[in-house]
Amino acid sequence: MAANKKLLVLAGDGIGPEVMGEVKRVAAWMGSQRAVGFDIDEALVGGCSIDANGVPVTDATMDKAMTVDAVLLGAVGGPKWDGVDFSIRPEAGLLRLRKDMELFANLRPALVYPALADASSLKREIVEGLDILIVRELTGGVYFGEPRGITDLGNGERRGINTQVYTTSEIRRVAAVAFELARKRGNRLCSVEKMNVMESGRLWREEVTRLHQEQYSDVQLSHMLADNCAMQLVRNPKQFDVIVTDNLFGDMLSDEAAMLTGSLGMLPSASLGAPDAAGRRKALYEPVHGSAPDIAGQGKANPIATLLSFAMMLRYSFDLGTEADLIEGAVSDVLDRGIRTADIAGTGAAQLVSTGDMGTAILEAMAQRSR
Ligand SMILES: NC(=O)c1ccc[n+]([C@@H]2O[C@H](COP(=O)([O-])OP(=O)(O)OC[C@H]3O[C@@H](n4cnc5c(N)ncnc54)[C@H](O)[C@@H]3O)[C@@H](O)[C@H]2O)c1
Ligand SMILES: CC(C)[C@H](C(=O)O)[C@@H](O)C(=O)O
Ligand SMILES: [Mg+2]
Repeated sequence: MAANKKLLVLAGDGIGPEVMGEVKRVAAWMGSQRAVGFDIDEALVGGCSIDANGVPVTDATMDKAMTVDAVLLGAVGGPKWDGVDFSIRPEAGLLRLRKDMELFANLRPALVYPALADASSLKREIVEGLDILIVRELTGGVYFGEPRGITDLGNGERRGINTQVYTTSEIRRVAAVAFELARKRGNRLCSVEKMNVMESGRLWREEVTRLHQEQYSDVQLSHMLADNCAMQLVRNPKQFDVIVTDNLFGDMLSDEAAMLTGSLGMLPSASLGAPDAAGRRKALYEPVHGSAPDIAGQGKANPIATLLSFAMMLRYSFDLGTEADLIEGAVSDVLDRGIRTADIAGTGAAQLVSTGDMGTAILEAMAQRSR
């Protein structure tokens, strides 16, 4: 039997521990029923780490994240920590993980499950059959650019500064990931920036175009300004296959894409680094949603985004496509039966369930499928 995979679970704040609880059940099931074993270590990130350690992620947790086979994260943040110093806010823990692990490519697939075509706030015909992938640059841009900060101008005014910065290599490495993924899907890539306003957007378009000519001319490449892309995503989202964009535009466009699928509670993500000499990538898997303070502690959270993130881990970090298919298929079965958490209740809900009951229904469907 293969050695157990080493995972670091960082459940975080708010609904993070609730949705991660369902992932732990699925991981245990995989060990007992499919001989895919996991050694799970757990640590704190975000507000809970601030409470316990005074920082949103400790050096010891960072060391663990650097050495495991994959990291799973729930969500960080919440109003309880609104008053902490900006440098140690909960979100800074997640940003440090992404930056120090060099997870530059964030894959955010938005897929409309057939049973949920009516759960979207858009019309069925607009979203039915949708299957797009947003590749978001994750370690650069305005999230990390220098200079940054708030300065006192001394005349009663203050100035807040963030800097949008991209280099050639940062653009090319994430674009290469997107081109490769497009080749495995519909072979179409749309690169999104604002080259009409920003020099960094101009460089982005030039570098993506150059890389296309050099190495990926078989892929159909198009370019779009980010504001237009936001509009096109709700006008006609099925025109897209793979979208590649920067850190901030990717953050916003992926929340928008989530609503095409019915709920933010449906969107998983994989954050990947470059492969090492042995072909292994550092990786962190997390739902696109946050800690949802408005529903935390009530058993209302949809665990599907986090379970699908676990499925992405099986596929991308461990090449366990069959096991990933099993989870994704079970999610589809459960939705077909009309089992819904409140966020995806829509019009087709036959049974409104809690976080835990959704997990149980998915586990049962996995068991049925593997019989
Ligand atoms: N990756 C992360 O850890 C992450 C991502 C986004 C936001 N955040 C943080 O989360 C906190 C809250 O942010 P927000 O309210 O803007 O965004 P959010 O994603 O937490 O919630 C937005 C809305 O979506 C709903 N929602 C989100 N996930 C859901 C789920 N699984 N099931 C059902 N409904 C769900 C919430 O109830 C809320 O109404 C902030 O501190 C923010 O920084 C963290
Ligand atoms: C919590 C926050 C730092 C994060 C981001 O902006 O990247 C979140 O919104 C996301 O989409 O993962
Ligand atoms: Mg976001």
